[in-house]
Amino acid sequence: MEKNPIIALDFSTTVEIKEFLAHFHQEQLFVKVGMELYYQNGPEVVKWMKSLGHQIFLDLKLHDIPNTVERAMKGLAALDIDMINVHAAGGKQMMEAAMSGIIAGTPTGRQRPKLIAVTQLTSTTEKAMQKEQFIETTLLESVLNYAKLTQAAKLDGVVCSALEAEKIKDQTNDQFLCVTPGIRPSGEASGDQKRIATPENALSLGASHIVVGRPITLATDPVAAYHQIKNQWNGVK
Ligand SMILES: O=C(O)c1cc(=O)[nH]c(=O)n1[C@@H]1O[C@H](COP(=O)(O)O)[C@@H](O)[C@H]1O
Repeated sequence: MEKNPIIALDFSTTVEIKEFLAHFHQEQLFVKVGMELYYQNGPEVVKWMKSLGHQIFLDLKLHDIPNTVERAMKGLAALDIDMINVHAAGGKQMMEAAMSGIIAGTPTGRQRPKLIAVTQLTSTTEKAMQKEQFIETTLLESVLNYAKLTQAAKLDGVVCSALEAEKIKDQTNDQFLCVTPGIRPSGEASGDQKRIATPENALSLGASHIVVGRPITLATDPVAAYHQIKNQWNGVK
């Protein structure tokens, strides 16, 4: 089956979203609702997106004390979403609490959303990590450490750069999700992203999902950009 890239809907109004989605007619998509959209529009935007038949990754990157995260997750799990995330830096106990909240909040008969944890943001370089976070390992070691902690907390996988996916799969297991933003088709501006990969790289390195925002949302022809990335991600020549 063909895999859909996850489109990061980094817009702030439903008017912009409507305009963007109209290009795709009735095509079923996997979309990411992030902080910008959710903070302006709340749960209604998620419900609306779901009513259109799209799969949803709710990217709110929760990071707080375990009790707060558990209670927030319980509420969010009542929304019909497919994936949600936390920051692995919140620790194992926080991640376990997030999972408990999700299990408690998922309505009976509905599959719970996948829960994944952000390792090191794809906008972070090794140098910045060492200098600003006082982590004295390589960036890859830090990502692997967070991935193993996430696995120990029994989450479904991590958010990482595609560049780290192969090593993560080696050190966890094949089912462990590696959801990878920082995707840039060759020649595309990287912007604030630092650890980038092309869709083809992500495929060959074993990423399970790719997240793509600006290369699609800012394209002159978003549908053409989406399908080109989708083909590359599915190994279609
Ligand atoms: O959790 C995320 O989705 C995320 C984690 C990360 O490490 N890096 C990252 O870029 N993201 C998100 O992925 C999207 C990438 O967007 P573009 O850089 O425009 O393709 C943005 O919505 C980010 O919030």
